[in-house]
Amino acid sequence: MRKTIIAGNWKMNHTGKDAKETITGLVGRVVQDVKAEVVVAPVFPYLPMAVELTKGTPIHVAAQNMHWEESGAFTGEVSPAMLVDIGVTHVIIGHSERRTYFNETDETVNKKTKAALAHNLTPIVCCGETLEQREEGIMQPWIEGQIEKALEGIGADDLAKVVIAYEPIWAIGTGKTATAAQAQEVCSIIRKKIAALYSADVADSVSVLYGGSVKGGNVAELTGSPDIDGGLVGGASLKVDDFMAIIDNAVVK
Ligand SMILES: O=C(CO)COP(=O)(O)O
Repeated sequence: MRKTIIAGNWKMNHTGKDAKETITGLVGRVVQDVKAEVVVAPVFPYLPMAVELTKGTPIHVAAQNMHWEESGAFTGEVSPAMLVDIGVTHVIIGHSERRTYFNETDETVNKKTKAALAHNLTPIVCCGETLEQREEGIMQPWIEGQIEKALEGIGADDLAKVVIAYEPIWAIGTGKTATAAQAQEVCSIIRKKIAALYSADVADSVSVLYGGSVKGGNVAELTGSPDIDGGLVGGASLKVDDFMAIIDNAVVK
């Protein structure tokens, strides 16, 4: 059965003191038998601290990005082995902000997803359409194309370890949440695409998250939808109370 996952993407927020306070606050409040898998993704410099503070707790630590190569002349980059070495277990790949501001492409997303799997890191692979694409009526082929290209060459056994996050670009940081019906529609499109590429069983084992203005007040309706298995949370993951409200109200199916 697939997992429900609540992952907090801090983006480029929180310096050391705030990062420490936030993680310590979560550690004090996320109960040992929490039903959802809880993940936090601070910026690179605080990953070791996050790993240290969450040891022995149910909270997992994710990086927000990585390179696909093992090592070498790639100034400013971090490799999968380095993340594993410090105890990171998850990695966000292909967030729309990375695609928009840092020229990530479906091809690099595919390389990073394969590299994450090769290192036993759980890749949280992001996809999503712009408002223009939605209004033009090309949302479905766009999403299906992103999924197909992200997963190209990845075997069925590995796919069960992949997490997909649907984040409509128009709902990120805008306060505009996709309605549960809109989010469910696209998460179902994603699952059907995976079923077509692999099998219904494989598709059923993949967690598909929704991201875009997720809050304590809307997470129950979103995660209550049949194909939405959790949330990738930006702004509301920065404050302990807000993130806890999401963890506590998420529906674990
Ligand atoms: O981009 C997001 C998470 O990766 C969503 O951000 P917000 O929750 O701030 O809309």
